[in-house]
Amino acid sequence: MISENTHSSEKREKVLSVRGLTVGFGDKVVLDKLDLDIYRGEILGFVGASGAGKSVLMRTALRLLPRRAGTIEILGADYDKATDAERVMLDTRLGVLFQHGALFSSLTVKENIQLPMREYLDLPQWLMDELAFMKLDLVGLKPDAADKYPSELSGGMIKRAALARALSLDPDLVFLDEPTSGLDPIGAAEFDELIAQLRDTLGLTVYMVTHDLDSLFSVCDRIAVLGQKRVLVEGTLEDMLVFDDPWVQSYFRGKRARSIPHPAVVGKPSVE
Ligand SMILES: Nc1ncnc2c1ncn2[C@@H]1O[C@H](COP(=O)(O)OP(=O)(O)OP(=O)(O)O)[C@@H](O)[C@H]1O
Repeated sequence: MISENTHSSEKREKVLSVRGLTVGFGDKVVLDKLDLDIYRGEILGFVGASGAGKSVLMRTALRLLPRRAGTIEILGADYDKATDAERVMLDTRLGVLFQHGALFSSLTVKENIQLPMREYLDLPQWLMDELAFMKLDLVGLKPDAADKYPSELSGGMIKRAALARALSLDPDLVFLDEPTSGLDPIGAAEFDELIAQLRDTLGLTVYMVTHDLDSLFSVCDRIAVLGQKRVLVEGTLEDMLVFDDPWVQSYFRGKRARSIPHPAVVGKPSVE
């Protein structure tokens, strides 16, 4: 649901703030002086044409890709000015669910969830076990999933296990890269519901790259569109519907969008 307080976002705490971000590979510039803010407790849906650079932005924010210019602030702290110890702390504030789950196939679900704990914390095994079971419960998996290997899980269970791993260190912000891709419509709707529940109960902030209009319409508080190497437009679904750009218009007012009974879209003239 588009939240009512979206327009008062200026007063809210920025969990992630990106300014003037430029990223490229060889001669190709993928992102050019991009600005983006994500506010505490919101679910931001990030869309854009295939190859526009949505994953590149996510990976750069996670420091998995180098940038040519620009600043990235996590919880008000600039990565470039942080000490090594502060950077480690900032890294623990971010969780990520990669597109296909990216669980380690040779590790059980429990071991996958405990990986970040082993890397960043110094906890006894019994406590890591308790925490892993708590995370499983949080994402709606039964305790018996703990000792299963990824190959023994359904697609929906893999997404949930990967989400449990993303939540391993109780992050402030989770990046979800196309979390509902490959799920059937019921599984996708249940996953969306889970994300909204986690936002409500944990106060989680979510950056969700998605092509799934159902997700955008049902759980995202705000939408940002990546185009022309920057954030072309951001705001509510209503803002998207009136934004004068052919890609944005055909995406949000095309046939597929109109098949979803959202009050903002129903009754709008088609662009086709
Ligand atoms: N490591 C890399 N080396 C070279 N080029 C890359 C690298 N990663 C991404 N690119 C290029 O950057 C561009 C943006 O890719 P990205 O994966 O971010 O697109 P996307 O918007 O996430 O697309 P999709 O919706 O299809 O997943 C593409 O042209 C891609 O080929």
